[in-house]
Amino acid sequence: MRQLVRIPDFARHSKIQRSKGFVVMAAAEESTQWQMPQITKTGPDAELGLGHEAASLFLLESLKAYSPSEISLHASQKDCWLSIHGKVYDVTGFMGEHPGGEEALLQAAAGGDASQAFEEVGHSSTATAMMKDLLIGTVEGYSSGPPKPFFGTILPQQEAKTDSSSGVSAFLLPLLALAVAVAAWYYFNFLA
Ligand code: HEM
Repeated sequence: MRQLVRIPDFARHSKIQRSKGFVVMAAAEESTQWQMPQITKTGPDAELGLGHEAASLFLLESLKAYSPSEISLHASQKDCWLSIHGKVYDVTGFMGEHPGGEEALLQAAAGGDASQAFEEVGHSSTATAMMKDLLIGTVEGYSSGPPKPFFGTILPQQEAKTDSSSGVSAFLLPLLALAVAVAAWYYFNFLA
């Protein structure tokens, strides 16, 4: 069974270095049974054993976060960055090798977020695998998934709850009024 590594523990037991824009991970000699992922290879394509998910999360967190405006400054042939699904890729050295040509990458860089352009081409798993070597950072403030509901929004479950509780009060109120009427009638007829 796979076990997750607690990130702070992993941080304490490992050494992270930056080299040529890549994050190089070096495993410490010290290792406890479940806390330490087995890193069989260092470098951007490090092979991780136990705790793979947490370790790669840590790897991602250790990458620098760039603001979209900072990323947009790197959109030339000599210095080209792409932001795809919240990650930043330095494709400068890859432009000459890109099967889709330099121009496609330059245009994508100039257009801001290149996620849609990248997906529309229908890149293969080979292309996705190549991206790991080009990864240099994350996009600041990027959030995937559906937008969170803002304060005050009534969720469908809450709406349903409100409806059913108002149904109960609609039944109880006349009953209460009837009880008060009976009590008043009894008081005036027998006690007053
Ligand atoms: C880091 C980012 C990227 C990598 C590593 C990459 C890699 C590749 C690779 C390996 C191929 C060959 C086909 C395949 O294996 O899918 C390819 C084709 C192509 N790519 Fe990219 N690509 C990247 C980003 C982009 C972006 C942002 C665009 C923008 C439109 C783009 C446009 C194309 C086009 C037009 C082709 C040719 C498709 C064809 O002729 O069938 N690529 N890319």
